Amino acid sequence: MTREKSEVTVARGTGSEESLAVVAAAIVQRGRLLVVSKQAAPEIFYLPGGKPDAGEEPLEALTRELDEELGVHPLEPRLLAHVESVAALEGVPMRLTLFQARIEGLPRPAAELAGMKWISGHERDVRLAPAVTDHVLPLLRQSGSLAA
Ligand SMILES: Nc1nc2c([nH]c(=O)n2[C@H]2C[C@H](O)[C@@H](COP(=O)(O)OP(=O)(O)OP(=O)(O)O)O2)c(=O)[nH]1
Repeated sequence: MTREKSEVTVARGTGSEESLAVVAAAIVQRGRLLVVSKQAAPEIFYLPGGKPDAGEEPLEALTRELDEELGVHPLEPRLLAHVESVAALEGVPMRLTLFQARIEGLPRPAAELAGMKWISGHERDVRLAPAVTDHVLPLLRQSGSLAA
């Protein structure tokens, strides 16, 4: 969404470094994880979500982003992890608040999205954000959520 840079929420990491706050949802159906790419970088796929607006709670931000990007509503969202990684687009340190959720409705990509895929994580031709490869997929595999 469009907003001034100054409104983007910046979280304090464990060190002195500031990191970009991002909230996202791991949505798994039939062993496959939903990933999207933005028009800004159509070849990089990651979880639906985004940066909270100023004063927005993580779950509030997630609900707004899922509606804006896919026209869906999260059901029974639960906090899965806080992940420290590098933001795929900005290339700066990022703190990802990761929820797992089911969704109500069929996801329909909005104009800001370039692509949407359901992946097992084994695809060789899909470029994923580092946070997804290094943290999200291992967490989901550990819990047996993804297809082998
Ligand atoms: N939503 C999301 N963003 C991620 C993930 N992994 C990852 O590196 N990022 C990065 C990509 C971007 O650098 C940043 C989030 O940007 P975004 O473009 O999704 O956020 P937004 O919808 O609020 O975008 P905007 O207002 O800046 O247009 O975090 C992920 O799994 N989900």
